[in-house]
Amino acid sequence: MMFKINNLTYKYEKNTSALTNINMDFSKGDVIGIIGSNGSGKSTLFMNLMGILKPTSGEILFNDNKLKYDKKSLYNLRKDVGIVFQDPEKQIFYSMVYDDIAFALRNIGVDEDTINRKVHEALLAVNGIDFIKKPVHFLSYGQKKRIAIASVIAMENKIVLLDEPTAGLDPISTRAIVDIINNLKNKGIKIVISSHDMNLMYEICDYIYVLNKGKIMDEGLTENVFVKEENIIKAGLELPWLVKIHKNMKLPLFRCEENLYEYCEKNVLITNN
Ligand SMILES: Nc1ncnc2c1ncn2[C@@H]1O[C@H](COP(=O)(O)OP(=O)(O)OP(=O)(O)O)[C@@H](O)[C@H]1O
Repeated sequence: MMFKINNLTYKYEKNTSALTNINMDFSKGDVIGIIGSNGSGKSTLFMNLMGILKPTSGEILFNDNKLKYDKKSLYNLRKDVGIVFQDPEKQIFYSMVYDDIAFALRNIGVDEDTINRKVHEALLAVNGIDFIKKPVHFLSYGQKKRIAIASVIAMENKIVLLDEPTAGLDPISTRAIVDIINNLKNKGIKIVISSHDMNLMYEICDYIYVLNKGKIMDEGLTENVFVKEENIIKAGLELPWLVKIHKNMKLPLFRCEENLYEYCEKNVLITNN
């Protein structure tokens, strides 16, 4: 189950490209990160992958087949590929939380008992079981976002695209999203994620594409991409704090907070008082 993008260019208007000559291969990692400043083309890329937008030129291959845009092909694509849009309002169609999550499952003919179980499981996973009987418009932005993520979890897609999944979420909900992403990854689900939170991206992604004004400015394994400070700054982004510590304090490069503490304890940089 894989996307490959060859020379994708997308133009909303005649003379300006939102994406220019993009080449990507999502077999390069389990959790693929797309980073770039506002307007760099991340959402446009996701909409091309979902078949919502059609490339102006170039091609998108899914399982070695060129994406097709008739109803049946898109229906099949969306059984395998789920998306959580940046704006949860774009994603929520039904007035009741339960029906909203159940909708896509009903659409593919899942029986009501199974739907009931999946809706419960998905809401538990996003820490939102209390919302199950609520009308969607009673919920806050962050709560709606969690419902949108629950819908994708319930669908058990093979690839999940997450466009800014933690924007507007409080720290507890953000941690919950990290756990969800790790759970999906452990189930063998491929994640493609965009976020402005470089600490989050550094923690969860294993392969990164850097977008700048619609072009790929750099790509590579997460730790290799994030140590190139000049590139990251040029792309309008900032270094993750663990990379800053590595650069400014001449400490080794740690991939997670715990490793830093272990190192400090071993090297008696932390005293027990
Ligand atoms: N509907 C549209 N019509 C015309 N231009 C658009 C449209 N949507 C986006 N663009 C332009 O395409 C470019 C890429 O936008 P896109 O939304 O993909 O960026 P992004 O990286 O997702 O940004 P953000 O971080 O702000 O979400 C921008 O220059 C934007 O102005």
